[in-house]
Amino acid sequence: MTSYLRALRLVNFRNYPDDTVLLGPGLNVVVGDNAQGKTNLLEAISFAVTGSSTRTANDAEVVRWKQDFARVEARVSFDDSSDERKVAVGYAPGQKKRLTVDGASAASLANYSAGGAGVRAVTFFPDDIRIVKGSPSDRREFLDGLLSTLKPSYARAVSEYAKAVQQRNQLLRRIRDGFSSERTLWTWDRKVIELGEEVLRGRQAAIGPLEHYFESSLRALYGSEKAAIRYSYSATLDGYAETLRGAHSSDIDRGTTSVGPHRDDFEVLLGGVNLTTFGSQGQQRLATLALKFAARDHIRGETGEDPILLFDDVMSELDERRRDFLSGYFLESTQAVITTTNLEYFDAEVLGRARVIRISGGAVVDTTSGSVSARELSSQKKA
Ligand SMILES: Nc1ncnc2c1ncn2[C@@H]1O[C@H](COP(=O)(O)OP(=O)(O)OP(=O)(O)O)[C@@H](O)[C@H]1O
Repeated sequence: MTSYLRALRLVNFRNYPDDTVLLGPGLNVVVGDNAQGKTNLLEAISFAVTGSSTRTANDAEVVRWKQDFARVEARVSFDDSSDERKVAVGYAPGQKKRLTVDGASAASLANYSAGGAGVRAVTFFPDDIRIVKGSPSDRREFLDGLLSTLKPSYARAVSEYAKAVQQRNQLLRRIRDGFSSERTLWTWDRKVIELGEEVLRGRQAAIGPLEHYFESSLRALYGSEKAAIRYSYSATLDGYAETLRGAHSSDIDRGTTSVGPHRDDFEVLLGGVNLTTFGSQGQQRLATLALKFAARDHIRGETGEDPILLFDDVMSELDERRRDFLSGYFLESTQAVITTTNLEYFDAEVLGRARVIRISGGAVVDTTSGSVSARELSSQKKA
């Protein structure tokens, strides 16, 4: 089954008062000058599909200034049927977010974002380079986000685990300061181990396939040098309980839990070199893209369904060869929505097969598909 978004309505979402955009299968190019709302449009698509913003943990930020609610509605089309699914996400500050599928409330946010909306998404925003360049928590967030989109129970385990570790840390500090006895730690150890093992099992199962997909994606994007990702455990699944218990006294001294999946990381390597420390900006960007493509392949491998791709300003820092490669990649995908300030990053032939969505004055002004866009490009080039 393949699904994609056919239409999106944005009401009071960021700069959009009430706009509708029609999308097609394959490549959709959103073009407009700076600060017109291209990124906001991608964020709205992701909000409609996952129920959350990719840019902020504070939902109130997506509400149009001076308004009291935001709402996005999307129509999801399925290749193998003429049926459509209507999904909607509404948010008013101070109230519970409303997620509906064909008018019925979704069971939970975790269920909705793990395919409940009928479609999954892989996003790329320029800031995602931090997955390669940034701290271990950025890399863990990437892994956990991917695995959560596959399995709502994984999303719950990650969030419960984080809470359990926090509570264990509070207890460690109470023990250190003489307010509790070390015996009380066993209860929290049990909880932390049970949840931590679930997280570790999920990551352990995913890392092999991800590495395989990452290697072939980076080879296609970059060249023949051997690429790899290498997960580093603070404790392996087998030795987890023992290592956590073995760290009791040092954990009490420091007042923090030193062992478990919240301390793990993975290295991103190219030709044996760690790209976090030694990669050029270009290599880090390409490796980030390769991780996103690997995420797409992994979702496809696990679910048999192709996620849609929402890629923000992906062409601007790439050379022509890589832009051509990406154009082909997006054209062949079930659905890709790509933003740009410059249509010339795409060949006329590519634009001839794409849908072009023009944003101007902070609104969607025009959606054209096929040869019209190619004509548009040639007049733009002549001008
Ligand atoms: N909650 C909000 N209400 C109203 N406007 C907002 C809100 N949040 C952001 N904006 C505005 O939306 C505008 C468009 O932002 P967006 O990031 O989508 O631009 P863009 O087209 O992607 O630009 P660029 O090409 O520079 O990246 C910005 O000027 C911003 O101030």
